[in-house]
Amino acid sequence: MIPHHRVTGPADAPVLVLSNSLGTTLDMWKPQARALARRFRLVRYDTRGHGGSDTPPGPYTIGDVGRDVLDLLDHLGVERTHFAGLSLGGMTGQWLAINAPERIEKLVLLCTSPKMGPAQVWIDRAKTVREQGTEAIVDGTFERWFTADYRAEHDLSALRDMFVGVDDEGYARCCGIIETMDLTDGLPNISAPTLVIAGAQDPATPPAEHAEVIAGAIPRARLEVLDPAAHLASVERADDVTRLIKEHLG
Ligand SMILES: O=C(O)CC1=CCC(=O)O1
Repeated sequence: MIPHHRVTGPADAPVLVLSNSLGTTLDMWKPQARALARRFRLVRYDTRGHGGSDTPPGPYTIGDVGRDVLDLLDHLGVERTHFAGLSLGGMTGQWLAINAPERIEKLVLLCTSPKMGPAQVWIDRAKTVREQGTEAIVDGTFERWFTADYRAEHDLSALRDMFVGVDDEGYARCCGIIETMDLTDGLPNISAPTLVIAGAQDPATPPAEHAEVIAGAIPRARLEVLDPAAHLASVERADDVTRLIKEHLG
């Protein structure tokens, strides 16, 4: 499936694909987009079930969303790309680097995990969203996405609209990806130079349990922990994330 996407930046620049997190769209990369499109052919896309992409019948696996990226690269005529993804986007990045290493140049994995259990959390969350919509979980989600100080000082209404605007069934089917996913054994096979970025106060993927495991298992990985930052570090620490991505990709 070719996901809905937006391409900006010079046609002859190196390609960088950005992959969104659960409950967001390609617009989550707005804080980075302008600066990165000065140096890269920037490809932002909506993971299936989100934004302008279709919500095909489920269940989905991490391989399904990974193969959507390969379809997109084929569609755009891109043989090899840099890839940065946050949370579910970073899971997609891990799958790609393990299963299609010839397509991935350098990797940036933000606030993500190779295995984000327990499975029951995802089963329960999908059920809640199917029955009551994303509106029912937006407050709890924002407590994981942003530190209390950041929430107190910033207007998050546009991000809230983005979250509640995501297709309920699309969100629920993507919870199913995380429920069954375990990429741990593949991490030592990732050959792409990898930057792992974490938020020190991220309650969804605490660095000690996730980012440190990823950075420890991927041979050419480096870890940066942003403090303060929670799960959506690309928003809370927008300029630092842009800078780190640019430095890593060269
Ligand atoms: O919303 C959360 O719980 C955090 C999260 C998990 C996967 C993802 O993309 O975001």
